[in-house]
Amino acid sequence: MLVTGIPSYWAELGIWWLRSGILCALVCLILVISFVVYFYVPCWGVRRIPGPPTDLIVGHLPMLAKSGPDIFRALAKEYGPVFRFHMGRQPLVIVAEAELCREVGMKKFKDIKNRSKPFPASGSSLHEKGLFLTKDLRWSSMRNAIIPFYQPSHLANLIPTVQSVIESATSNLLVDGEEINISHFSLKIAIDIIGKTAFGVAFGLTDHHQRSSSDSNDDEISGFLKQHMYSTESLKMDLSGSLSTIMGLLLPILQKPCRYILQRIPGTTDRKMLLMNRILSDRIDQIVEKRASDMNCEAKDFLSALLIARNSELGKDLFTYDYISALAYEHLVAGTATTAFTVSSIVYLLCKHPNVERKLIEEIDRFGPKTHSPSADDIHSRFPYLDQVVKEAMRVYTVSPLVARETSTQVQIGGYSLPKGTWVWLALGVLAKDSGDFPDPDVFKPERFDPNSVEARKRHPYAHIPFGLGPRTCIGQRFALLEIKLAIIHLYGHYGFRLSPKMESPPELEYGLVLNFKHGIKVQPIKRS
Ligand code: HEM
Repeated sequence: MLVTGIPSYWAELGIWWLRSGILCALVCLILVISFVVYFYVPCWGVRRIPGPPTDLIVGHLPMLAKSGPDIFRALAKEYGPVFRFHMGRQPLVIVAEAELCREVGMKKFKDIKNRSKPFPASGSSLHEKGLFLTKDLRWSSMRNAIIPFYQPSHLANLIPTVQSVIESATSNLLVDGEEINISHFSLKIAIDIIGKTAFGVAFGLTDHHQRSSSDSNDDEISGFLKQHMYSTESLKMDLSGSLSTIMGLLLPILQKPCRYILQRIPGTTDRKMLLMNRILSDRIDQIVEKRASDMNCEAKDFLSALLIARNSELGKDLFTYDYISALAYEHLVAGTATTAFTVSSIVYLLCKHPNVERKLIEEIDRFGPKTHSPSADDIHSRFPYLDQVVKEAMRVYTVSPLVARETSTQVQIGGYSLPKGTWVWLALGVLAKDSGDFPDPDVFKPERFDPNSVEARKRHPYAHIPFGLGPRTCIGQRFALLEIKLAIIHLYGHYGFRLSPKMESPPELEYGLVLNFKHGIKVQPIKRS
């Protein structure tokens, strides 16, 4: 028995090993197949669209991290006006031609009216309940209700407020010959303008006297703004954000649990973001509550307009306090870094092109004495060259190089059938550098926007769309242009600017929610006599 028992023991052990091995191999196979299916399912519907070879898991993110948004220009050249780009696991269909952008943004708007949610913003109510990310009926009802606030008649009333912030910043923060980072300077102006026009609050960043009076309000405000800056800067699009954001790009299924765990671990970026967002939300809620309790119907700021709209039958359901807070906060996110970047890019380009600066200053001087502030009509009719300079600067440095949209049903674009839920992103930055519409696209030449020039007349009407297009276009466009033009008129009425020797050339760019100069633009203001 003993003699025959040994081989049967080994045989049984062998069978057990074999079975376990097969089971392990099967589990591994299932895991590998699920993994591959999980990664390839989103790509399946758009597999026919051309694009560069994709790295598993990270997709094309390393390209974006290395080259910034310029990579889309190179890819459009290689793969054509509709191509695939993988943000980690998520494929984007990039549309990089004016006529096709018109198709997405206007002709087929009803099928592509929502935005895909960028991973960094997901999970934050403050970011999700603004106009930018709300969807369908809620979006259109909110947009219709607040659009009157951005009409020319209302904006004209805001000019004195905007002008006073710009004047205060120029007289308090600029010193003849003393180097200044104009990016920080214009961000302070933009934040103070939004403070007054959106919240009815004086942040006081451009007002020396108020800041040196060191009342407790001062610390409150700077704390609030620090949190705002932190919250915005943490929203990175490449691989440099928080761990849960990176997870959202690579393995979205694990983003929520990963964020839940990381938010409980001291020292992690996710925890810091959670705490900052919580404090920020509380502060904004306090501002909203305070304004609601001492409502002044005469006030012209955006927050008052929302609180008044809340009194209507429709407004009660639409503008609950969480949405009001998000909409007001959205102004700080959407309306500060964008305008500040544009003002500093204009100053930079004028430093590089003294002949353009001279021509612009001549136009400003022709308007009248420095103390004479332009009205909305003056800005429209008396500064045609300024208009060209602003447009050209926004073309050279497109602050939002990509605009996010998402299909809500199957739709045909550029000969490709895109299934429901496809992320379609418009590459405004690529359009702006198309040599067909803008010959010598890398040259700064404001005259190309002279409406009588051959170049302007030949151009596609949607080639230059830095504010997007169609019913979902930037709601703050008129306000932004008003602010940028008033700032440039006032600055160049009083100063000329020279680049600091410390300024790198070309300026380094970074890409967060919008484009930014990594180290800012350092200049010396020279007082004009
Ligand atoms: C230079 C300044 C600015 C630029 C270049 C800019 C650019 C843009 C772009 C490209 C979009 C997406 C449009 C689309 O999908 O077609 C957008 C949307 C938006 N912008 Fe601006 N923006 C600027 C300033 C502002 C300001 C000052 C505000 C607010 C006061 C603002 C508020 C918004 C909002 C709320 C949206 C979302 C609109 C919606 O989804 O209905 N922006 N902006």
